[in-house]
Amino acid sequence: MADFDLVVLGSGPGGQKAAIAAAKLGRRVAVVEKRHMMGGVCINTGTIPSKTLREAVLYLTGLNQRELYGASYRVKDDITVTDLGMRTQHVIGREIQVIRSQLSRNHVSVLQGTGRFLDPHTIGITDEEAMTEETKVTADKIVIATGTSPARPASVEFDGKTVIDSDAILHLDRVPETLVVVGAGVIGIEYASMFAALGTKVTVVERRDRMLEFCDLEIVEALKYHLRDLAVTFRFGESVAGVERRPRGALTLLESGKKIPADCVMYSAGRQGKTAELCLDAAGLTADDRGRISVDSNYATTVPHIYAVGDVIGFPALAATSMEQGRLAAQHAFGEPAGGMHELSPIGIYTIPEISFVGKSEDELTRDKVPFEVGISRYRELARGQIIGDSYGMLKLLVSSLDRRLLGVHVFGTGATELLHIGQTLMGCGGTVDYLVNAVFNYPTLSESYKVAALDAMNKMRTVARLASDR
Ligand SMILES: Cc1cc2nc3c(=O)[nH]c(=O)nc-3n(C[C@H](O)[C@H](O)[C@H](O)COP(=O)(O)OP(=O)(O)OC[C@H]3O[C@@H](n4cnc5c(N)ncnc54)[C@H](O)[C@@H]3O)c2cc1C
Ligand SMILES: NC(=O)c1ccc[n+]([C@@H]2O[C@H](COP(=O)([O-])OP(=O)(O)OC[C@H]3O[C@@H](n4cnc5c(N)ncnc54)[C@H](O)[C@@H]3O)[C@@H](O)[C@H]2O)c1
Repeated sequence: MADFDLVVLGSGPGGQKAAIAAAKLGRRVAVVEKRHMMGGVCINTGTIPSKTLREAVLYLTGLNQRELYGASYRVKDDITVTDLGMRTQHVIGREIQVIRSQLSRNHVSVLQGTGRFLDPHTIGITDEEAMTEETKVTADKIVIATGTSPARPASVEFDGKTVIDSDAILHLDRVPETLVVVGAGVIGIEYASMFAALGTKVTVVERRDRMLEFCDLEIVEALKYHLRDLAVTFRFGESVAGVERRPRGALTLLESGKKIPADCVMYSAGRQGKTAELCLDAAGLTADDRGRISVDSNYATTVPHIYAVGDVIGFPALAATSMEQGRLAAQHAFGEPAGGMHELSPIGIYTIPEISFVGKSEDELTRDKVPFEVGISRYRELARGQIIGDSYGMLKLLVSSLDRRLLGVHVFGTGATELLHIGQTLMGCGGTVDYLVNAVFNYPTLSESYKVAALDAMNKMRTVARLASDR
């Protein structure tokens, strides 16, 4: 008999949920993780620290209150990295406790160290910090949930201070006056907006012609306007050729010949799957050149008892989807029926202001020749918008002109990532815009924006219907 029914490599969102799902099915489960990384990238270097930092920035700068109390409003004048780090460390500590407690009350063993395959059913574990010999465990099923780390171009010398990646940005010794962000993916833009809010002069360099190309264009334009207002400079269609470290900062050299001086340069130009240490060949597996493992629709690899979930399998690489992949993989591994991943996956981008959407964009519907009507609600016309001082927020509904179902919801502004779930639920239940037209919402709320946008869409559809019926 194997030591465990399931061994999970990695304790990030995917690994945790795989472990707990299997434990709930009465299986003997172990999770392998390095001592200092319980909770994964999500808790230690990624989602949670970045979202907590954002909250600290919003609170201390008083940015969201300035519309009401004036442009000079601040909670604290000189915001230091200690002010920012305190909140982040507090939340990380609490979250690690929550995860440890959940694993322990579900009788999941935590094996400290780095795991690697010795054969398809045996994992070797080395605890570098305890400097003990490699131990071995066997398992019937294995889930790889080892995530990613920031991709570092070989030509760039990272020093953790002047030239950094998104892990090191959490450990800066001061808030830089100037910052270059290389790569306008989600990580780059979220940090660009946080530092801009702190007063740092940020330049974003992005190889592509636009940013966040999977988002609604109108909303990305609104975000760019806001970031430019916070002194962010965008260099789209430009690539970084190299970075020169100097005693008082760094020069970022662009392929076009431009040189951008800054106190600090942060690379957020993609991530690399953490598979190099896994000795995948011992299990009969391979990874692609970005360290990613391919899986089928049940998250099984080409070796049927080995599954892979989370960032290590690539797109969409979100904490939210990783958790669900972990749960589904464990259900499948132990023959428990489970639906597939729901097709309606929301996206939340925690820029300042935040963005969230679900379903189709206007561009996608137009490309696919699906007729739709747009209903818009602007926060400045909602009483709650006035009360909280958000004059820029908006909610946009895309409604099918054929059967009035919701096809997409796009939100920009305060609470976007929370508000979105009302639309997601309605879409998931196949609801139409009529539900929102007829529903009564609490007043004054931002949720009321659904009713306002629904009425807008309905009015437009009625105008089309009236004109069409004119003889
Ligand atoms: C800056 C940043 C901000 C983000 N913000 C968001 C957000 O707002 N919302 C969102 O949904 N997602 C966000 N993400 C993405 C999210 O963090 C990831 O999608 C999620 O953490 C992936 O989960 P995972 O299960 O793949 O494991 P990860 O969280 O990547 O953790 C993998 C774990 O595996 C461990 N490991 C690696 N190799 C081994 C080995 N050989 N043996 C044992 N253990 C090993 C690692 O130590 C690590 O702890 C963000 C990411 C970053 C970097
Ligand atoms: N709120 C969220 O859900 C959230 C937040 C942060 C991260 N994430 C996840 O983390 C993952 C990684 O994010 P990311 O932003 O690092 O990667 P990414 O791959 O999304 O973006 C990297 C960007 O860098 C650009 N780039 C690469 N090399 C360049 C160069 N030399 N010069 C200029 N531009 C260059 C690329 O064109 C690309 O747009 C994403 O898949 C995302 O889903 C999610």
